[in-house]
Amino acid sequence: MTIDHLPADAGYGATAPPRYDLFYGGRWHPPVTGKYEAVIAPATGAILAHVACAGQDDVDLAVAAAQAGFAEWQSIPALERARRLRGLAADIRDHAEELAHLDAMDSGNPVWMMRADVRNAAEKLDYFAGLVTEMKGDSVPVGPHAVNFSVREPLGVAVRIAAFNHPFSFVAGKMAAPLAAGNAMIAKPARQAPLSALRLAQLALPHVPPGVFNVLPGDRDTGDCLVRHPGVAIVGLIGSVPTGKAVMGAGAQTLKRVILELGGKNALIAYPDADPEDVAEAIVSGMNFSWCGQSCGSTSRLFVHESLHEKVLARLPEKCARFVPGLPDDPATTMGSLISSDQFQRVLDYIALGKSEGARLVYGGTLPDDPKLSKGFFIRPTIFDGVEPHMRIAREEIFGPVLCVLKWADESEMIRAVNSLEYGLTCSIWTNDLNVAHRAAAAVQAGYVWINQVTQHFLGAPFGGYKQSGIGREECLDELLAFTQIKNIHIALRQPPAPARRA
Ligand SMILES: NC(=O)c1ccc[n+]([C@@H]2O[C@H](COP(=O)([O-])OP(=O)(O)OC[C@H]3O[C@@H](n4cnc5c(N)ncnc54)[C@H](O)[C@@H]3O)[C@@H](O)[C@H]2O)c1
Repeated sequence: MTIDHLPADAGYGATAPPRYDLFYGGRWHPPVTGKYEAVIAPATGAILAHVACAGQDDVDLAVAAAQAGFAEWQSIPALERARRLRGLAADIRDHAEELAHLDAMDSGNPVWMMRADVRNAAEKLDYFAGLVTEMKGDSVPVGPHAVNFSVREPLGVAVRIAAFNHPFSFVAGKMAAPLAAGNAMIAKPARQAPLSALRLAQLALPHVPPGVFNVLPGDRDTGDCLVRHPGVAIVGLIGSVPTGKAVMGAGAQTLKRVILELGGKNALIAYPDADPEDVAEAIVSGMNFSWCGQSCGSTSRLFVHESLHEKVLARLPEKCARFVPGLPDDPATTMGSLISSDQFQRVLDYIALGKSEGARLVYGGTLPDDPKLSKGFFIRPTIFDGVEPHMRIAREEIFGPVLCVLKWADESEMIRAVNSLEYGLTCSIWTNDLNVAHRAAAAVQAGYVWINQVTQHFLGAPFGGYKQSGIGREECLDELLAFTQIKNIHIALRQPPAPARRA
C-alpha cells in the first residue's frame, strides 16, 4: 500500500479513510500483528486513516532491514551522504504544502504553522549535511615510531521516538543527525499523528538506500520493543518525563545510549524595569497558544514583579483575544485544537483543579462557541491569576493553553520557586538591566535561557534540558556527535633496516 495523498476532503467528507502499512527495507509491509488503529482528526473527530501498529515481530523485521541499510549507508562517503540529505531537503520543500496539510489535519494545528515546521525540518537536514566533515578524530603524540589517532564512526541502527506536537518536524528534522553521521534509522511517530512520517518514508526513498530510513507507527509497546531490541544502538526520545524514565530503564537492559528531550514547566520572569507591554506580548507568544499551548518550551508560569502585575494582567485579555480557535485548514485560524480526547479531558481537569486550589480564573477556561468546532478538542486560551508556587497547576506540566500568573516581591524567593520543580527546560527573563539579566540567567536551572526573547530556537545553539527535562543537547554539533562512537587506532611504524656494517 502506498501513500500518495489523503483524499482532498480528509476528515471532513465521505471518502473512505485509507489504510497505511509499516515502512521498512524500502517497502510497505502489513503488520505481522494484523493490527491497525484509527487516526482521528482532532479538529473534527473524523477518522483520517487506519494505520498499522507494529508489534515485536514487526520490530524484529524492521531492525534487520535497518541493519542491512546501515551496512550500505555507512560505506558511502560522508560528503555524498550530505549531498543526498540536501536532495531530500529540496524534495521536502517541493512538497511543503502537501506535508503541511497532512500535519494540520493530523494534529489540529493551523496549516500556516505547519508550513513553518516543514521549512524547519528541511533546514535541519541542510544544517546537519553541512556538518558531516566535523565528525573528526584526534591524534595523540606517541613518539616518532608510531601514530595514534581516533576516528568517529556511526553507531548502527538509531531509533527516534516522537511526541505528537510537531509530527513532521520531529521525524524529518530528527532524521538529519543520525543519517548524516552514517547510521540507519527507525522512526516511531506519535500514535496520534503518524501520517506525515509515512509520507516522508516515500519521499526519502529515492535519496537513501532501502533500510536506511524506516517508519514504524505504533503505540507505547512498539516504542518499548524498539528500545529493548539488542540490534538498536541508540534511542532518541521526544516525550514526557515518565516516558523518558521508562525508555532509560528499558534501554539499560542492553546498555543503550539515550538522548531525551522531555517535558517542561517553564518560567517567564518579569523584573520591575521591564516594559509591561513587552512582557504581556512575550507571555502570550511564549505560551504558544497557536498550537494550543502544546509545546515543551512554553513559558506557562509567569513570575511577574508585583509592581508590574496589574499593568501586565490588564493587557492580557486583548492579546489573548487574537487567538481564535478554528479549523486547521482555514487560513484565518489562529489557534489549533488539542491532540486528542484524552488530552482535552486532562486540560479540563487541570482547569477545574486550578479553581479548586483557589487560583483566580481571569480569562478563558471555556470551549469556543463556534458550532463548527463542536466535535473537535478546542479550548480557549486560559489564564489563572493568584497562583501560588505550591499549587499543582503551578508544578505539573499541563501541555495545554493554561497560563499561571505568580506575583513576586523578593528576588531570591522567586528564583527558589522558579527552580523548585523537577523540570528545567527553558526560561525567559525580561529586564533592561544587563547585570540583572546575567545574575538571573546564572541562577535559573534551565538548559535554554532567553533574555528579552521567547519561543525561538536558533540552529547551532544547543537545545536541551536541565534536571528531568532531558539528557543531551540537540540542534547543534553535539547532536551529530551523539550518533557516533570513537575508535582509537595505534599504528606501530616499522623501523627501516639498520644500514649494513662494513666488514
Ligand atoms: N524537550 C522537547 O524538546 C520536547 C518537545 C516536544 C514535546 N516534549 C514533551 O512531550 C510530551 C508530550 O508528548 P506525548 O504526549 O506524545 O509524550 P509521551 O511521552 O506520551 O509519548 C512520546 C512518544 O513516546 C512513545 N512512548 C510512550 N511510552 C513509551 C515507552 N514506555 N517506551 C517507548 N516509547 C514510548 C509514544 O508512543 C510517543 O511516540 C510533553 O511532556 C512535552 O513536554 C518535549
